[in-house]
Amino acid sequence: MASRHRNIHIDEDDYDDGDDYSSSEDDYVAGGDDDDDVPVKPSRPTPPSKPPTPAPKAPTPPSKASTPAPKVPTPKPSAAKPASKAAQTPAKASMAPPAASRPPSKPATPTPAKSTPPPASPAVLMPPSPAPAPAPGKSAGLPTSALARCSLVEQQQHQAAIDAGFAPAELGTGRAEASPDILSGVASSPADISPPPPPPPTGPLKEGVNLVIIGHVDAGKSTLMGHFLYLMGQVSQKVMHKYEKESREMGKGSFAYAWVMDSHAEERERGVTMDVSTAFFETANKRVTVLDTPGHADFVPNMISGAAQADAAVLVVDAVPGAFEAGFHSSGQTREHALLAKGLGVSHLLVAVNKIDTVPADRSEERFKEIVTGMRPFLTAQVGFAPGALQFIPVSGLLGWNLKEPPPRPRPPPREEDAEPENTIAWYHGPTLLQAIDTLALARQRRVDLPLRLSISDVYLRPNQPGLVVSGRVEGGIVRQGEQLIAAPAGHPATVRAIELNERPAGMAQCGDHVEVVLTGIEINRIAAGDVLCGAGAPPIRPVLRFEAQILALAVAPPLMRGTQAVLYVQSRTEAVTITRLIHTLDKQGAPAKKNPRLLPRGTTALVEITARGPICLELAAQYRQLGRFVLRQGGQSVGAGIVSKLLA
Ligand SMILES: Nc1nc2c(ncn2[C@@H]2O[C@H](COP(=O)(O)OP(=O)(O)OP(=O)(O)O)[C@@H](O)[C@H]2O)c(=O)[nH]1
Repeated sequence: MASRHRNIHIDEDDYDDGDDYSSSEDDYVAGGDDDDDVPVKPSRPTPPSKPPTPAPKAPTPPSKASTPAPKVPTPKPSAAKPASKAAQTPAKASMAPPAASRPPSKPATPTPAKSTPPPASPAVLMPPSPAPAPAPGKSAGLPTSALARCSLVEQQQHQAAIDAGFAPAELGTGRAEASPDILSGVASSPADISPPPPPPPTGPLKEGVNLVIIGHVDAGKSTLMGHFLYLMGQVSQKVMHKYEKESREMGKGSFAYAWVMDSHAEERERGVTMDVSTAFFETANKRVTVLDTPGHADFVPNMISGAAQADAAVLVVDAVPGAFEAGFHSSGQTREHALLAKGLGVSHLLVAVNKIDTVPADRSEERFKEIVTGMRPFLTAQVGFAPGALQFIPVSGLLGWNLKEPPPRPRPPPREEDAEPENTIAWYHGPTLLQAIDTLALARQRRVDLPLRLSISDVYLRPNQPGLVVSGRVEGGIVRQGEQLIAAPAGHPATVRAIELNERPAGMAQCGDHVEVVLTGIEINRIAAGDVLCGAGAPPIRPVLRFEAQILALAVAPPLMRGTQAVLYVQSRTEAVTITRLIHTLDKQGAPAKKNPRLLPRGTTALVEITARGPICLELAAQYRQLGRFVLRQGGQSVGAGIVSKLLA
């Protein structure tokens, strides 16, 4: 099933509507033990890419109660064929199921119970608690302190930031975690190199889309995507039955589809997504990498890392009366996720109006329209999505309505026990989610002309395979098999042994692709999530300490001002920063307005100078779109989102 990457989590707070500051931009094997007939990605015995996660600070999200659920039909075999690699191979190693197949980069680190208040001490510096025993085929995770594997400079920066009052949870080292075993020599060396994998298949590649699933807690994101993957043949019937049985035994029967995405034991027990999981499917015209993100406010940083890699988003909202309103309230994550996604470069939004099965047939159209009418002005005028880049679809993730196909037309049931849940959306004749994804007109510029930049979201080893694997996104240029690379900012060299594009070997990958690259000649402790790979022969990225950026102020109180300290999130990297100059505000047209303002009230757009505590790999947003987009957070709140306009020093 879905694989994982980093996991960080801190508190969140609310803020209100933003401004159109960016509208110019157009562990194991999660499937469980039985996933032998699931398309499974090679399992990653590797460490989380982030340090142990401290407890969230916010009051805990309660374990979820199920939404009033109608009778859930027993999963039927999908009309679609099982995914190519799915039901065919008993070996996990070459498969790629959604949630189940790879160890999350962090899953083995037991995430503190959401109800537990955070430790006052810098939890990130403490050794993680003992990892739970891994299920067969799952990674046991890492017993080693994250900081122990950081460079001295990183440790100093980290400590300095903590001394300066930053929550440790917000200060990711970006350093991939590695177990002592891994560090003691399993990492790649030229001598380990076995014959390279078979050549990539020929034929034109479909357009790649990185699709992030976002929305308020409990809106049904994981259920929707898990069911979608099942219907797309990416999860076998056998595995689905297993999840149904096990989730029922745990008293969480309504979460069976969510288990496809939520692979970590704690997520399943609590019914709460904590980490980002990735999965893959193909439509007629697209290769889609899905990034399912957590909805709870404590885990917004994880959502940011998923959204930072995405081109398009599915924003899931809950149609249940009262639930939509709670998510769309100023303190809900519906608004915040939409703002952050747009700020991080997501250009297209599909709003899935979920749980529509719970609204009676005679009120469902009215409810759907009410939600569309409530959200559209916010998403266009305030967040900045182009009207043509926005679609609303009524769905039921639980029942599968309008995911791959519309719900069955109403018909009299032959027997009470065979009755299908009533189709309450017979009035809807628009596209299904699948059709909407397949026809996304991203109109992206693939900047293959630029020097290579591949931002790394995860680093891990595969058992019995030479080299280490980095996953991430090509932000610009092209990466080719056999190429010599440099991992910035440290500058360690590496060689591309193999490239995998949506689980298939590929000779190259280009700007916009979400890839897995097998590297040799570099040890795992030399490279980390948040690093950027550049071509050895081309101009490398220049880590900077100071830069100018156009930011949208989101802070409620106190407002942003000179001297405001925050944590900057760019791709999978975090760094402590200070706003060192407020140069001028910008008007609605983006022209300079007030010079040297003293404060930036919420909703203000301004040009500012930012100084980082440590060197950070950034690029101009105009060139490398997502390497120049960032979010600023402070004390668990998103206080700003911005785009880099000038690199200074
Ligand atoms: N009736 C009904 N219930 C649903 C539907 N989709 C999800 N649910 C239920 O809503 C609850 C939460 O679902 P999840 O998929 O875990 O929600 P989520 O948005 O992924 O949660 P987080 O990632 O933790 O924010 C579960 O009990 C689901 O069964 C739906 O379409 N109809």
